[in-house]
Amino acid sequence: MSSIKVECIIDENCKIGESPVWEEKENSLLYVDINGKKISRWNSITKQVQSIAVDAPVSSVALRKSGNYVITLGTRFAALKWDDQSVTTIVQVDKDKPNNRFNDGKVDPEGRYFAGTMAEEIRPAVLERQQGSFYTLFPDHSVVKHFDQVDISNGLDWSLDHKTFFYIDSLSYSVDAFDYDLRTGKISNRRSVYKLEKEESIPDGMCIDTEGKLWVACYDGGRVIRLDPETGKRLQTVKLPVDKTTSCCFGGKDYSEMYVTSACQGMDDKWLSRQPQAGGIFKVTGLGVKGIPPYSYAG
Ligand SMILES: O=C(O)[C@H](O)[C@@H](O)[C@H](O)[C@H](O)CO
Ligand SMILES: [Zn+2]
Repeated sequence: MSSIKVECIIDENCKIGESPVWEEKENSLLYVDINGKKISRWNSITKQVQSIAVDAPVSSVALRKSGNYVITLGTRFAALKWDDQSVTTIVQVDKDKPNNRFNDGKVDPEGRYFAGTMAEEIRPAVLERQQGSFYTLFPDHSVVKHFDQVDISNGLDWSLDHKTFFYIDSLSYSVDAFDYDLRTGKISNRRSVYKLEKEESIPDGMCIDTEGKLWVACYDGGRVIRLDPETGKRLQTVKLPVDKTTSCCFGGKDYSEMYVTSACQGMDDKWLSRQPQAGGIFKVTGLGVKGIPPYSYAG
């Protein structure tokens, strides 16, 4: 039996830490603070964090094949150059919905950037319902809308054979699966593979491991859970010392470590004094399972 260790590696109070992504070439973890409006990069060797401030909520970051990064910023897909901190809009969505912003996003195995939108929250999980949509940015910079009526577009990933796409709309309290056509990027045949239990609270970010099992961060649940999407069973629960766990990814040597982001927005002083690491970034080791490298945007 491996012994699981959880440590806070970046002791900062992100308002909403999100979108952890391992960048092997830099030995670094990328992440965003959505309402803190910044993208950060933690170097695992020097332990230094570099951050870039932006002018709108930034909800996800992804690698780009040509180097540098792509981000979802407000309702825009944008390109980010680290060295000169320049941000260039690629395309805007939801132009008729000024109160919307993007939320979680990730790149598929063919280099397409998937991300969904939501209405701005009044407070955590309180917002105008069904305002969001789910989109793909293709490498040629065209955008396709897959569906609308989304409450809080959130975690996403693809099965190891690339035939299934997993997706979370947080307020459905469900982890869903779609058939995935890798050739076209189309999704179809939506169904639920896991319904969260009450104490697991709200499903947020998600990633897959090399055994094809899903890891889901539970917002207000203070945990990540490991699910078998074939059987619909929960296999494991890993608790963290903060309630607002938002997302997870694998990284580090051979992708054997898990990185978990968290939030502190919406916590009062009493709650914060009990959980001073709220908003920090955590590393989980000893899980005995590995992840897969992130894909890079091909455009
Ligand atoms: O982390 C995210 O994905 C959202 O941007 C957050 O706002 C939470 O998911 C939400 O508050 C949970 O309900
Ligand atoms: Zn999220």
